[in-house]
Amino acid sequence: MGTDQQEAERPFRPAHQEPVALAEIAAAAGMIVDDVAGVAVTGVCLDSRAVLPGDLYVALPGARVHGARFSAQAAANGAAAILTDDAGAVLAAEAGLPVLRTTAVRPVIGAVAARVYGTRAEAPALFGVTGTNGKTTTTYFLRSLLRALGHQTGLIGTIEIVAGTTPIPSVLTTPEAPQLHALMARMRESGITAAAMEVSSHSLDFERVAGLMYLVAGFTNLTQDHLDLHGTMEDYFASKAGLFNAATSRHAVVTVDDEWGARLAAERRAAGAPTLSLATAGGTDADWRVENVRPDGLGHAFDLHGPDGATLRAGTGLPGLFNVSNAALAVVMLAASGVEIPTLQEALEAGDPLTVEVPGRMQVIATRPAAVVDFAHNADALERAIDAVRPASGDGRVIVVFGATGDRDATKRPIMGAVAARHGDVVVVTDDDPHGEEASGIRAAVIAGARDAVRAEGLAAEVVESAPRADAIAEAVRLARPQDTILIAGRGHETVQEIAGVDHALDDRVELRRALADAGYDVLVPERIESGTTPDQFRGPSPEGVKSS
Ligand SMILES: CC(=O)N[C@H]1[C@@H](OP(=O)(O)OP(=O)(O)OC[C@H]2O[C@@H](n3ccc(=O)[nH]c3=O)[C@H](O)[C@@H]2O)O[C@H](CO)[C@@H](O)[C@@H]1O[C@H](C)C(=O)N[C@@H](C)C(=O)N[C@H](CCC(=O)O)C(=O)O
Ligand SMILES: Nc1ncnc2c1ncn2[C@@H]1O[C@H](COP(=O)(O)OP(=O)(O)OP(=O)(O)O)[C@@H](O)[C@H]1O
Repeated sequence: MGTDQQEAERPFRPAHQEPVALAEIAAAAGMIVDDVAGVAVTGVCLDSRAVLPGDLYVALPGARVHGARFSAQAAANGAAAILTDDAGAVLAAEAGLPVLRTTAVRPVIGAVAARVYGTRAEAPALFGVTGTNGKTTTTYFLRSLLRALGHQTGLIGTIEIVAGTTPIPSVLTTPEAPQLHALMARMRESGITAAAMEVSSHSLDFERVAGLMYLVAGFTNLTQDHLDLHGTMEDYFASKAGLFNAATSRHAVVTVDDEWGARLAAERRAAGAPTLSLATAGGTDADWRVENVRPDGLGHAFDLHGPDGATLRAGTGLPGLFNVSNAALAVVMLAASGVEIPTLQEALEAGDPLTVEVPGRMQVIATRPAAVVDFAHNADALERAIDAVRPASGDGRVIVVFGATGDRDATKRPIMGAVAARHGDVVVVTDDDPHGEEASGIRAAVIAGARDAVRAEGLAAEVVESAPRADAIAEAVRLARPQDTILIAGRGHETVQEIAGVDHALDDRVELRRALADAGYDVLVPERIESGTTPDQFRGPSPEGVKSS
């Protein structure tokens, strides 16, 4: 019987794996080793707790601790050998396993994992999406389009990983290199021919995607986020640009609605790499342009005009003009991969592939009052999300509930407060994931930004503080009139809230449904089961007041 971490690691692994000689691995990653004759490995793992028998345990010098300190545990779990740096080799000695040594561990993990899992063959075809906002949504659009084109598909991202029949819940947006390469092997084994994948800036900085080759890389946009890790927008841009090296992606589609996209497209072109630019917000100087955007149901229909007179008609039922941008990016990425335009048009017309449920992204919970859960958790996304749900006519107000994350980029807190006050009518400031920080201090910074904007700009928004989050959601429902819209922003699909190191069950969709039902409003019953509950449980304590639709 393995440990919980070992059980969690299994879904990432291929079912069949030939042993690979340690000497070959060392050669593939340019490492010199003394005596590893006869030693072979069948997997790669960088968490001692998740090591499976036969693995190469990669002992990384971490931000908190050197992984080599856990060598004995890796050995106890059946590791066949250890890969580490000079400092790690000293610590690993007590485990009595063969050691591969290198000066810097992260840069070689991709090549090592690719060698072990045999993932150089570029199967499945990989579509990688990066940018501040829109990665998850664009990958769901891509997956749906790929299916419409007849592919068996895989998915890797913030919400879930699908590499076979059973989805694996995600821990990271982009897993570490050993898991990524194991997933590629597993996908290949399962007959998956194409996969859509989110590529976070963290993963590019930490070289998690090393050793993969993307058929097409896509860029959504770049706005302020994650400056706690990247320091400046310039550094943040440099991280994202890592996906667009000729050595990482064969083709690229770059949305050039912001200055960063325009710069990225120009730099990639200057390097001589195949690049298509995409303008989705009125720009005319791009290879592909979105034109004639028109409301269609909750979403929009639009046309795409490309090189040599190519034209495509498309549409998405997801609210928000930003979803037109995401949908257009997915379509043009398929065109860049070599799909013929008539074939693409046929797929776009078969079963509305760009109208897919993306958990926690513009997810409609009720219609009167309109109630929407969205993942917007930075200023740009929050502004767009509020505007996307604002009723086109009438006196309906937007009541927005959100907070800011603790232990992360603190500079965005007042900015998010100001944006909410500018675009919303009632701003309910609450908690997101406070992590290790005092929650009231985070709320105070958001509220200060909102109130400063109200004062300085003469705004009419009402700013309210309410915590914990479930109470804030109930407060928004209490304040809402039937013609209003409630937007619960920031946590989307998430089902736990971390406060001072303790995870508390919390799902905005469940809380919102419950509060609406308690107030006697109708709610929509989800297609997907959230938080391990059943549709009946979603109806909250007053099921008689609820009807499904
Ligand atoms: C900031 C960051 O990315 N940190 C990553 C880093 O952690 P670290 O350097 O602190 O690791 P550490 O705790 O010092 O441990 C050192 C090593 O010992 C190992 N270890 C540790 C304990 C033990 O018992 N056994 C063991 O083997 C660890 O696996 C690690 O390899 O190395 C770890 C494993 O290699 C990663 O899991 C960890 O990601 C953490 C979990 C994380 O939260 N990362 C986030 C910030 C992230 O990557 N997010 C992006 C998306 C961001 C977004 O767009 O919103 C993502 O792609 O998910
Ligand atoms: N193209 C876009 N431009 C701006 N905002 C967007 C765009 N697409 C989605 N959003 C907003 O950003 C939120 C997150 O969307 P999504 O999950 O698709 O992006 P993401 O890049 O995967 O985000 P994260 O990396 O934070 O998980 C959505 O809930 C929506 O509010």
